[in-house]
Amino acid sequence: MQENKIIKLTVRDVRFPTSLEQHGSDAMHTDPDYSVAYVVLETDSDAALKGYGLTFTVGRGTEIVVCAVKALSTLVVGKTLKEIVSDFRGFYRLLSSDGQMRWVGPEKGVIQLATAAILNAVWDLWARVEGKPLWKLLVDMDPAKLISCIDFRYITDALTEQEALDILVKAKKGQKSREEQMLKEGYPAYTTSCAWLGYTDQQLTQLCSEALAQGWTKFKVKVGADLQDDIRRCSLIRKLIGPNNTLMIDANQRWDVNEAITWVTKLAEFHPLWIEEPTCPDDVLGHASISKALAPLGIGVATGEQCHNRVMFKQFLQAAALQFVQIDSCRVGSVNENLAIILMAAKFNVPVCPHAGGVGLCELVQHLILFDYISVSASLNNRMCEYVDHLHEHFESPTIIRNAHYIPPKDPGYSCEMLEESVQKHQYPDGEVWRAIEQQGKQ
Ligand SMILES: C[C@H](O)[C@@H](O)[C@@H](O)[C@H](O)C(=O)O
Ligand SMILES: [Mg+2]
Repeated sequence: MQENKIIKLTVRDVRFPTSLEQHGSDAMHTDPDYSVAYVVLETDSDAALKGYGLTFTVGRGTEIVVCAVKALSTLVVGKTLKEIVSDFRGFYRLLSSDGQMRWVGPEKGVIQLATAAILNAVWDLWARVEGKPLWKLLVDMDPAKLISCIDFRYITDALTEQEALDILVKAKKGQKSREEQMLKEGYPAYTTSCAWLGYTDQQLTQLCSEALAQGWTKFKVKVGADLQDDIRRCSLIRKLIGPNNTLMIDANQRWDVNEAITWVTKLAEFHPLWIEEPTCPDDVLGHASISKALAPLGIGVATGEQCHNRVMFKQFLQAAALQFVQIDSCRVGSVNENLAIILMAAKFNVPVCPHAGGVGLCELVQHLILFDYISVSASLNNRMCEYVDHLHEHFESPTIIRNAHYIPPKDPGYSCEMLEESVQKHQYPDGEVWRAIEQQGKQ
């Protein structure tokens, strides 16, 4: 491998005014403007190779993530890709455990989002150098090498390196045929695009009917602000999709623990498969109580989009506090930490159903769930990946959905390179889209 020295890191604040039409709205995030801190790593390679990475935010505050990326950039610029990937665990630690910067974390909040953006760009660069889409780089990688990318600190009481290795080695059986199956059929997806909280019943009906016609069979509805509204909306969507299609509900952390149990019990007649983020994302024992109370109703608990590191996931799994693990490609420490979470989920036999949507999350996480199926879980039982139909047109290699399945990406990299024109137009606050919005506000 060429050395590929990283000689420059740039990071930009890119925002899309999705709140104008209530796309992405939920019981806690009523006006999200889907945004990213967008990182580009430049190298000294002959081919002028670059690595692209991002982390997702919902508008205000993205400038803080940009600042954190700049603070971490000193740890990356000057390193070669070769030295990073020859000791990826060490590099992960360098970033996540810097003796001074860890004080503003550790491994949580803004600094963790910034870590994700940078490491996503490093993984993108690595996959490009190897000429493979990221999922294929992972699937083809020797299990021992994969394990060497993971920081096992704080999780060995739940999963040892040896156990992780055993899981990967065992799943080698049948890998080839699962890869072929994915290339042919794709990975099953569900849609959240029909029922954002701010959408009217009329919009919900129209979007849901269109989705059914396109072959979607699994639907997620936002709940949690008003019980009567939730009953009306869930009843409407259940009627539209019929008894055999799958319904999930998502409260985005709106309730206290007992309130969650009472509220969801009142929605049980609509047979949701799961309630997502019923309460505070840090409340492991609260989620365990909710899981226990709802189990007799056949409703599981799903969480993860704001679960900030592997240690949180470890506790959720140990406490049987979740029945669906929602990994997120931009919340935790990139592929390195998601590998740890995927392997812990396999050990505890809990299905991984990734969180996606936003801007870029579908593009990224599809790689991880393909790896999970082909190289770890070997199962599609109770598993599906979220899909949201917004903003894909801003990417060089947008997701491909066929018959409600993610079709494996073929382009080398991690699919997060954005169109330069889109980045420039949406850069905050100076891009033309934001200047026009500011002008309208002044009129
Ligand atoms: C603010 C965002 O759109 C969230 O509502 C979204 O990530 C959501 O929780 C989801 O599960 O897709
Ligand atoms: Mg959610």
